[in-house]
Amino acid sequence: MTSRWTTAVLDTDQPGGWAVARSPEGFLFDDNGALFPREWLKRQDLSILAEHGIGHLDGEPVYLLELRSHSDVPGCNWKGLRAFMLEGDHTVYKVLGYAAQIGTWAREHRFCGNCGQAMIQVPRERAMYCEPCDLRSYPRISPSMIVLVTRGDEVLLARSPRFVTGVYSTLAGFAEPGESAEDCLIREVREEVQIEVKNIQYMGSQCWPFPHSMMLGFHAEYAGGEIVCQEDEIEDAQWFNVHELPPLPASRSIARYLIDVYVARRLGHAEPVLPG
Ligand SMILES: NC(=O)C1=CN([C@@H]2O[C@H](COP(=O)(O)OP(=O)(O)OC[C@H]3O[C@@H](n4cnc5c(N)ncnc54)[C@H](O)[C@@H]3O)[C@@H](O)[C@H]2O)C=CC1
Ligand SMILES: [Mg+2]
Ligand SMILES: [Zn+2]
Repeated sequence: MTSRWTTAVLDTDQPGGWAVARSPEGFLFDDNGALFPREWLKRQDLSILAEHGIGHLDGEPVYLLELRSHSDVPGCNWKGLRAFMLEGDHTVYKVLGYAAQIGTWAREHRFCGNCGQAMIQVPRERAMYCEPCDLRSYPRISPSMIVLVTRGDEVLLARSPRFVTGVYSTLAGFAEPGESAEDCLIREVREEVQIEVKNIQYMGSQCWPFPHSMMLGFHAEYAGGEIVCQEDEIEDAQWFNVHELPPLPASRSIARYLIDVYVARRLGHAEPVLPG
């Protein structure tokens, strides 16, 4: 099956195509969704910071208008990326997730981190460039480990104070310089719940554009310790039986996938597929 959406670096001097508009309030949308005819969108009263050609959707070029601030466009509203993930068409969410990462990165790399001068967008390459330093900055991706710790029919799930009331999820955390994926996973589980793990098994990965994580998902077995929650980060953590699970994270997240796969295996059900 060919993908409906492919990323590309497009020349912004070419006319036509679709465009999405992103402001600090989220993406612009109307009854037809978040993709607008580009020429129409550029005629609206928008405060454009930068334009990026980001790829092809069903063969049509797609551009991002990154805005300084939101403005009123008749018949339209603004909505955050998370809402598109939860409600929208998965392909459109992927377009917007990519647009958000490119917009954030380009906005935060307008000046050289080495000499402080203005950087320029490199034609035909996804990079910002400082000529005096001959320095290129590429989009940033932050590797994060996410793990379901298991003990037979039980799984270890935790709550962060930021979660929706009642929801429990898998443990996660960012890799630090010097760490392997496994080192990071072991450290994060120790820091967050003081549990030791063994038999770490890689399960799959997911781009998580909030704002630029690359989630690497694992299962790991309990090897020892009693749950002690990390102050401020973990509000509660418990062993839950696969027959009595609490409210879980959104179905498109890799957190949910890691839980659903394990439960399916224990119960002998068909395994779910990780959304791309
Ligand atoms: N797709 C999914 O199913 C899930 C994704 N996640 C994501 O995993 C990531 C890590 O999860 P949490 O530990 O809960 O996140 P977090 O936001 O609580 O991060 C913990 C701490 O790490 C530090 N930090 C923030 N950004 C960093 C970076 N780029 N590199 C290194 N350190 C950084 C900060 O001190 C922050 O307080 C987050 O992006 C979160 O959104 C978390 C759970 C489920
Ligand atoms: Mg964490
Ligand atoms: Zn420089």
